[in-house]
Amino acid sequence: MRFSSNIKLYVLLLIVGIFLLLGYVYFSFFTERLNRTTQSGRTLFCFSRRTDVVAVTPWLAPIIWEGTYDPVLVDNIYKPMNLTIATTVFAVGKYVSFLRDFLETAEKHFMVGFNVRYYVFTDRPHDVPSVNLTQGRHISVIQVPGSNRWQEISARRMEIIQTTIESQISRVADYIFCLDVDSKFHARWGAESLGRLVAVIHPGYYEQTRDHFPYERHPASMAYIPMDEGDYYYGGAMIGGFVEDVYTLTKICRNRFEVDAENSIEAAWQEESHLNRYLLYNKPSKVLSPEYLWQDFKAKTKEVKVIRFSGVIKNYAEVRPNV
Ligand SMILES: CC(=O)N[C@H]1[C@@H](OP(=O)(O)OP(=O)(O)OC[C@H]2O[C@@H](n3ccc(=O)[nH]c3=O)[C@H](O)[C@@H]2O)O[C@H](CO)[C@H](O)[C@@H]1O
Ligand SMILES: [Mn+2]
Repeated sequence: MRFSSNIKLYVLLLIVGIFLLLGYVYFSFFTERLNRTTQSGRTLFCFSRRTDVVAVTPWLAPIIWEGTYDPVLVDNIYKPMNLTIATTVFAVGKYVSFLRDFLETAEKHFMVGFNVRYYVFTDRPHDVPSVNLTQGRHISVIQVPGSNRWQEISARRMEIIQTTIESQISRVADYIFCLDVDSKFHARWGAESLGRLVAVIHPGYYEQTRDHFPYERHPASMAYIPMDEGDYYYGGAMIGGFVEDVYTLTKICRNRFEVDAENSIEAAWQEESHLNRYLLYNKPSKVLSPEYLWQDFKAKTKEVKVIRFSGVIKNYAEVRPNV
């Protein structure tokens, strides 16, 4: 009797031991995998692997530079969400000729693996090239009026984006990016760029102090920024974020632009000036480094390890309706 109850006890202990061992093996395997996917080899004392650039704004929004994020981890977070990204691009007048390169390079590098809906606004719908799109990506061509002033074409983008968000984009997309067409993608532009309100630092001014920024300096303009204010000079060639937040931005910038126009004022850099004024008082939640908006005529600097999106060199007199 006593002998067999001892055996039972040993067997029980053995079983418990085996379970503990299996549990230990499983747990260490699992944490090992977790470590690999998060690369949590980083310590709390080294947030960014870059020490040559500032990777956070004074209001604690990340500034996205190569080497400050893990693209695999970012994709693992955002890809399962099945997001749709609206992308607006204007190709009015001769700018239609930039569309093919823009779209073909976007297919290679821009939000690859996500649902992307391009909205092409043009006065020449028949000249929109047919480009092979990968699965989950669509183009809508929307006709807009032409103009004989490039300033008006560029500035009216705010109004047209606002009304198109209202009429269609808000129903289908989670995020939106509004981009200049005279540009090409050269490297990954992925989910690291997603955020509530996203702006890009203009490549011409990221090394300058605020007194050199070409903000609108006339107090009479609705885009006015005093000399002692301003965080960064943001490029007008990219606005992004949640559809709702970009909607508010375009609505307010459009209204302010129209108030200026009624007073016969055109801000120094049209809608870019109004954008900068808006972002001064409505801080972006994420800021993209000039990797996300370069210019082909500009030599690469040592901080810029990867050029992701860059404006092509263009003959202004050739492509614009006025000079
Ligand atoms: C790098 C950057 O930040 N670029 C900005 C800059 O100059 P850019 O010299 O880059 O301006 P731009 O000539 O590319 O015009 C802006 C955009 O408007 C559209 N477009 C313009 C003219 C035309 O005849 N047809 C047409 O479709 C097109 O999508 C173009 O990409 O200053 C502009 C000020 O107004 C805008 O803020 C641009 O975004
Ligand atoms: Mn441009």
